[in-house]
Amino acid sequence: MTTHLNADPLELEKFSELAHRWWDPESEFKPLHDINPLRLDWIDSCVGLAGKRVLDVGCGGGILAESMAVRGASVTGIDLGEKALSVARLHLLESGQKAEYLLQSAEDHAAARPGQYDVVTCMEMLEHVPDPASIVRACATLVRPGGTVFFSTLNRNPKSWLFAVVGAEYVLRLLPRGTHEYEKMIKPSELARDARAVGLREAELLGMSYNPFTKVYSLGRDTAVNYLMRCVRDE
Ligand SMILES: C[S@@+](CC[C@H](N)C(=O)[O-])C[C@H]1O[C@@H](n2cnc3c(N)ncnc32)[C@H](O)[C@@H]1O
Repeated sequence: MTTHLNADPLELEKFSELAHRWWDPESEFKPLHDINPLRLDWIDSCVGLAGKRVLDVGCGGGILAESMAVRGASVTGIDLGEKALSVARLHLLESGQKAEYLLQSAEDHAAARPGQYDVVTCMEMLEHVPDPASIVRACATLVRPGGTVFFSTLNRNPKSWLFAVVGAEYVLRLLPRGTHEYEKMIKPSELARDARAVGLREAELLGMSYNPFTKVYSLGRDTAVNYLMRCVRDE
């Protein structure tokens, strides 16, 4: 067990309070529902999910985890939010899908199951933890040599603050106020550096943009606000 838990209780509380609405596509989790098909198709096209052992770190209510199970992956999801995990487990009853959901930190899971996954996903989570580099290290430990780790998070610059905080939380009200804090946002160069330090090579960097007029998300080259990074673990 880790002696010092790499988690911010206030961050966990934010998601816990809303957990019962996790699967409501019109709730505070609408952005996660809207982006899920995009990230799922991208991940699937990169690794071919069917038959893969996949870990979703910070899985919350299981939107991505369950969708990867639908694609034929054998999925484990971990999170430190008990309520979100209960919601994720309940949703399996409704959908008839199979996934394993555990209340465990990434660091403890890495000690328990090193190298046991073909694919690790860690989406929209690093910007909510005190020590993201420690999560990146745990992901590197959990994936097998040659396996793939996917991260997504929020860039840190004036544009991302304007779009992700002012725009999304105050103007468009896509997210509750206080969802994101500027200091916790992570530049792609910082994530790539943390990844390299633990044997993960950056293989692809993609941007994700939201068009407020069409209300449509798309993947592309603009990494200024939201971005996704694919990393491959050294053999
Ligand atoms: C924005 S949600 C993203 C959920 C999911 N990854 C997705 O993209 O659909 C952030 C999640 O990170 C979890 N989280 C925050 N801090 C964490 C920590 N230190 N360890 C594990 N999970 C954490 C929260 O409980 C919440 O479920």
